[in-house]
Amino acid sequence: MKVAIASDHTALPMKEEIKQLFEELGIEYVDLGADTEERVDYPDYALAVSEKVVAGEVDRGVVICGTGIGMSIMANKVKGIRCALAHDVFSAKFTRLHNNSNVLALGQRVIGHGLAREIVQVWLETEYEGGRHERRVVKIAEYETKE
Ligand SMILES: O=C(CO)[C@H](O)[C@H](O)[C@H](O)COP(=O)(O)O
Repeated sequence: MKVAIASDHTALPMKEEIKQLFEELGIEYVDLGADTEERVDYPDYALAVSEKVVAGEVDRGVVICGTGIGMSIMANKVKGIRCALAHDVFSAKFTRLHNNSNVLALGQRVIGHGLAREIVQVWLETEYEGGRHERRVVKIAEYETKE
């Protein structure tokens, strides 16, 4: 699996922590910034990750800002992205099982690094269940094809 990760200026420490987790798990990743604490705009980074996911250049994306909310709003504007803002392990697991989420949003200012690591690991390791959930995910995709 290959993952794209990005954060805004508020979330560099959590991005580094999650990159360390990727290394430990042997997961290939690409870091799309930000690289410094200079103020940047989270939509640019959410789009960078999301466009790589829909292009098939990576399998999944992780986006981190202060709350995770701005990143998740922007990512979910990209057709084909199902971004889940998850700050607990249960939600991280079930958004993979039921929603087949392909981008995970986290908030540096909301949870600690230890919990963020657990959330990312379960999100990466949980497979989509399909079955009855596919009908619902297809409805989301169908809506995206409307003008
Ligand atoms: O959480 C966020 C968006 O949902 C962002 O990370 C920031 O908290 C927000 O954009 C504030 O940025 P600031 O210019 O550093 O105040």
